[in-house]
Amino acid sequence: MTAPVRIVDTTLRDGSHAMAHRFTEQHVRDTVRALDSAGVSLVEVSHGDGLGGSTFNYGFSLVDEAALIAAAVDEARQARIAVLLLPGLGTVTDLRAAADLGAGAVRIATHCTEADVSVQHFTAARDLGLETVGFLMLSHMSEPEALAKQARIMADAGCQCVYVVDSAGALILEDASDRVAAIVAELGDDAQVGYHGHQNLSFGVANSVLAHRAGARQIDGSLVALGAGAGNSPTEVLAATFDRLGVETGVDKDVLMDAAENVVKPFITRLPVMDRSSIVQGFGGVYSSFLLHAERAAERYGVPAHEILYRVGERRYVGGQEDMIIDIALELVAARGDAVGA
Ligand SMILES: C[C@H](O)CC(=O)C(=O)O
Ligand SMILES: [Mn+2]
Repeated sequence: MTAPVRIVDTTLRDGSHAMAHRFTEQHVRDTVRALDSAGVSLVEVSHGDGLGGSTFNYGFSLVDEAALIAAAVDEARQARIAVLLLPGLGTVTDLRAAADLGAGAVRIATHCTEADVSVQHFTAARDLGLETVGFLMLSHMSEPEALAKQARIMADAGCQCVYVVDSAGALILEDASDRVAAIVAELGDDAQVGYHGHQNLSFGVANSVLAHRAGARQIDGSLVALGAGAGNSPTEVLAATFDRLGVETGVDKDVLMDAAENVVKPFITRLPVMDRSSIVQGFGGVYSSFLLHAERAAERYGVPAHEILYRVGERRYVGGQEDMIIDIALELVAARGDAVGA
């Protein structure tokens, strides 16, 4: 018998990047109500960069995330509300505050080679009685065996499900499933494995199916793909695809399609799209949430966003290096000036 899969929705967290962190309480209430009635059991709500993410470097939120988390908890009948935390940006104090608001799960995200910075946060999360998930971001930057060793650090710290996170939408087919398989082999029954895809090269859903076949039991999606870069694997498409494959999800695909069409699409300010910049991100392995930062720098300094992103990929920048995007834009301006002056 085919193993079931849990579809986890991150519209209200990864989608925050695409919305320039401008979610309102009404967006959150309407979306959580719809996801909850569709049977989605875990719904993530936070600034795109997690608790404490509302800063100059990452972008300020329109509404304090505490108000958004409280609204989500208030609307959810069966769904558990998850928050994201990047150690160093979010703190254990932030985590306690989120738990006090009623969050029932935390997803702790580190760069794929830095799982050790999450240990203290997993310990605190377990002490608070939270469901725990680990995110190994920019997973394409590590080979499967190295990634599995990082997953082991998270699992030993109390993480119940370690995710292969394709932050750049760079993984293609076996790139994704080999990473999942390596972690499944490493963790055995100690923790589950999850998969979080981005659509920059259009592989979000296909990779998710292969990830499930390789043993992943939790798969992320966003309604209308609302997420960083070209967006995430659309939740409604994941539900329909797994249904067609005969894989039990416990969610109602028709309610999700309705939610995508009638709840989320009307408030989206910028539909996720596989345009030149986001394809460059997938091709070059660039963190998806850099897209809006690059577009802003492009506008401000009059240089193409895709050229900025090409250089970000060459330099292998990781999350937290958003400010370096400005440096690249300035270099491009200078190079253009040199060419004009030559
Ligand atoms: C903080 C990032 O947006 C987490 C994530 O969704 C990813 O790396 O992808
Ligand atoms: Mn993401």
